Amino acid sequence: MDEHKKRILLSKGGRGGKGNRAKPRGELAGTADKGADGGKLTVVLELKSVADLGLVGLPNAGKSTLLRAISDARPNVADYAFTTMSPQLGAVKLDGGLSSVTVADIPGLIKGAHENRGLGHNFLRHVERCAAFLFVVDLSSGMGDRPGMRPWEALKVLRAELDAYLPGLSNRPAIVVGTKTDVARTSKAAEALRRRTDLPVVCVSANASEGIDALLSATEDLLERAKRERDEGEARDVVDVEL
Ligand SMILES: Nc1nc2c(ncn2[C@@H]2O[C@H](COP(=O)(O)OP(=O)(O)OP(=O)(O)O)[C@@H](O)[C@H]2O)c(=O)[nH]1
Ligand SMILES: [Mg+2]
Repeated sequence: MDEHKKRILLSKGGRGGKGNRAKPRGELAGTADKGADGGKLTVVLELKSVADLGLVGLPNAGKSTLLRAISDARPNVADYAFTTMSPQLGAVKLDGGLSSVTVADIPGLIKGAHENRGLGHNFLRHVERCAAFLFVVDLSSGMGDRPGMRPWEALKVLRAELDAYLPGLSNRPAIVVGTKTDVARTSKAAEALRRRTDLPVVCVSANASEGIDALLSATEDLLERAKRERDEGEARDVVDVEL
């Protein structure tokens, strides 16, 4: 069900019975035919949020803080993994306020999420519905003697998990957002990250409000690219059908 007010028949009712009025004259009243039983079915409906953009990152990468900085949404932020337990949606204004897109803050993913580790499938099924991604990586993680995975290693894990869940999923239009540029020595990490990926990289500090405008403008380009790719895909489908 992907449209408002869409109706789908899941189980058919049984053939209707015949009442007195359908009986030939002379037959006794009260001998109505019973109808047939209707179909029986147990259905589990699962809601997948639909967003233009998904924030995909390891726990603690700064996704919720970023969503707070770019939208009116107020997801919780805390210094521990899995603060966000269910997807949060925010409306982000683009084009100087002329258009608005929906961004989903998705629970942090860890290695093995496709096998349902961490919050696993719980979050991956929401990712599936996003037209484009912001891969959110913590620039302060794993650098020098800091604990955690380095940003480009995190990016690799994120992409691998998406593809293990649904092959090709990580090839959707995306940009990488390096977070926490206010932390000391993150510019080195940003440089190294840029060298190690072909995706566009934008570095921000949600806390210090740095790089947010550049991120919004890169996001506009990203969504345009996603739309173009989708239109081209649809045009290709039509050609395939005509052939
Ligand atoms: N210094 C600094 N810290 C930040 C920044 N953005 C986020 N943080 C901190 O990083 C921690 C995690 O932030 P969250 O926004 O909750 O991270 P998340 O990716 O949503 O985490 P999960 O919901 O657990 O997946 C919090 O302690 C934030 O205050 C930033 O720009 N600069
Ligand atoms: Mg969060």
